[in-house]
Amino acid sequence: MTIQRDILITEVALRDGSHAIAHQYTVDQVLRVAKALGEAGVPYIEVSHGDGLGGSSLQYGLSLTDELKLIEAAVSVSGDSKVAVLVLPGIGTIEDMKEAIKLGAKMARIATHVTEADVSAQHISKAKDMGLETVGFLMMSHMAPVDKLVEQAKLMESYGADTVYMVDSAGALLPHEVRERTRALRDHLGVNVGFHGHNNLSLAMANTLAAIEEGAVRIDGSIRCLGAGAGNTQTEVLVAVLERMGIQTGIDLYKIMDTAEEVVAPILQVPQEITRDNLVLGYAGVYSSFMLHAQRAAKKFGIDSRDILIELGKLKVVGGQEDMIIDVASEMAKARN
Ligand SMILES: C[C@H](O)CC(=O)C(=O)O
Ligand SMILES: [Mn+2]
Repeated sequence: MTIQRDILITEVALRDGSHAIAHQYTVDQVLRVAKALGEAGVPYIEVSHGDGLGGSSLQYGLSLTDELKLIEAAVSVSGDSKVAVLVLPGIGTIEDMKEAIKLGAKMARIATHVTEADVSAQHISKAKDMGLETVGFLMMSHMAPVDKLVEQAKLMESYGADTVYMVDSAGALLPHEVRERTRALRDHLGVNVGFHGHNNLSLAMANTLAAIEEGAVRIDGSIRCLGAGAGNTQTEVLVAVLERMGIQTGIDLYKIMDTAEEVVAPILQVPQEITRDNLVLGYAGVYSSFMLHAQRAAKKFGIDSRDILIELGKLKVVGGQEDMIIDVASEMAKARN
């Protein structure tokens, strides 16, 4: 029987959620989550270090478990769901993708800063050549005007991406901005448009619905909001909302709710809420995965983590510049003394 899916959801808790738990996933946790997501009928499950393949490092945070073991575990239990991996050129290599393919990964999402799509050319075309479904993932999309976003998305399309995502990494976009951007992408691209939000300003659901209304057909969610910062659009809530709207995701509502409550909630180190730090991420337009780094720096230098985040926002620091967080905190501490 073919399952009707008007919107294809990619569940990102086993990748984006890695940021929220300091990359401490165990094989056992991944087995339980991926099995339950597969049984609920989630079409795509992303598994990698939070910063994508090869991300485990002092700079980005060391993983407790080798991500290849996590990918293998997820593939072994996820049934008809496809396992996806995230790859940031410069961190994840073509060799890393080959290893993931050997283990059964079926989709690669190639992520760059919103103005740097050109660095994704090789990864996107190789991923396609190797038979992967391929997504271009334009991070920190709030930092580029609409025409720049479209230009960069078209580059990813020209390299062979099947879908291009607008990624609101900071959870900073407002619904009318998501609407305008999605419409422009829809008007100028021949491939699918996707949206990945973060809930730092409590707008992930509103933004997701705006994106869908303007034609996005690929949406990311994190179950129980297990993603960086305040998490992403909450998958089980999204399934319920879309069902109310008559939009089919092919995901079983009761099963996804049970997975959230019984399998994912026990993994959370702290509740995934809009804390004051998460709120500041969205307000200042800072990469959500900087949260734990900023909190550690705040503790080390005895300053308010919000001040560090606001300064990072002013400096327009982007993914890959995690070492700047310590520099900023240390400069602030010096200036104070
Ligand atoms: C590497 C980032 O965590 C990717 C992502 O999920 C985002 O930019 O948001
Ligand atoms: Mn994210």
